[in-house]
Amino acid sequence: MNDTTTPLRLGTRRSKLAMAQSGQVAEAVQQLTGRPVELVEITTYGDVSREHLAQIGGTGVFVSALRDALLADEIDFAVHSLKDLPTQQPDDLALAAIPAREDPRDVLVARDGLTFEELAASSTVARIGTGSPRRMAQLNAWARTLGRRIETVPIRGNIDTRLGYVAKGELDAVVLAAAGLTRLGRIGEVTEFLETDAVLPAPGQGALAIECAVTNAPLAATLAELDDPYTRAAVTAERSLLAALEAGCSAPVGALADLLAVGQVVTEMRLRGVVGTTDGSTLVQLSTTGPVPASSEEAVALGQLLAAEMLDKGAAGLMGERAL
Ligand SMILES: NCc1[nH]cc(CCC(=O)O)c1CC(=O)O
Repeated sequence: MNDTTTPLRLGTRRSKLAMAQSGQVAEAVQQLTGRPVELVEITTYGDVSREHLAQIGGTGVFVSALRDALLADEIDFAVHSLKDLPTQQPDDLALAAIPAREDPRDVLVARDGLTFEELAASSTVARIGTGSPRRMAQLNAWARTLGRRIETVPIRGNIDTRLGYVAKGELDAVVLAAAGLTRLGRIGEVTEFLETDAVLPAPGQGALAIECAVTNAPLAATLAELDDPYTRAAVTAERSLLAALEAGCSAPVGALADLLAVGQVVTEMRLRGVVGTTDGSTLVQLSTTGPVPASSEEAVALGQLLAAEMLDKGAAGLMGERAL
């Protein structure tokens, strides 16, 4: 497998977003190794199920088929949206690389170029499409601070489908991840980038994970060259918070770690987290800062520290509900 002509097999879901993400990573791996990279399409349960994600258990439905293919040696590596990965990493699979993350924010795509505050102020109750309890909780809380009410409408489907609800006039707006729109070349349709003071993204949002079997040490070492240590530290802290809150990917938990700098010099990492009820009536939102983690253990510790403070403030009681 160390020759330069045998293609590396990159397993990917068939969705446009997955194909775009995999295509970009394939390009980078090809540059890095000089070896051709071949895309192998894998269908996952999350792609075929019509049920709402929260009903089929949320965590990891998109990734298990890719992981099965890795372990069966049908593919050499796989690319996931990091936010779709369960927080518990299987022993037999390596997160070989976490490349530099895209814009982690959520965005609004609304009719008539409107912003969230403009929509919330409209004379009829704005209908905003999102099935994510995290987005519902924070959008409803934001509307409450304006003394307004919005209606969140559960939707799923791929990004094209979601944007279609606005284009066809069935919803006033949808909320999506900026990263997905950027990767699909549709970031120009955004009508507002939601500031993280108002809406914290999902842990790991905007980052990709490149995974291979731990037994394939040479490939893992090669892929590691695509790793961005700051992104890895940030998403490790965010996912550690999620894990310590014992919440899954369909739980109303937002988290974002970022670097604080004085001039050009990075001084600390800040981790912010939020948990809330989907109606937005109660949010627990806290922040902590510490030295930039120098190891995975330190990043995990930062997440655990914030989780403990959030649990102390009653976070556990807000995570019981499951979204629709
Ligand atoms: N839950 C589906 C999903 N998984 C990753 C992304 C976007 C890309 C990313 O966050 O890395 C999306 C779509 C969305 O939330 O708008």
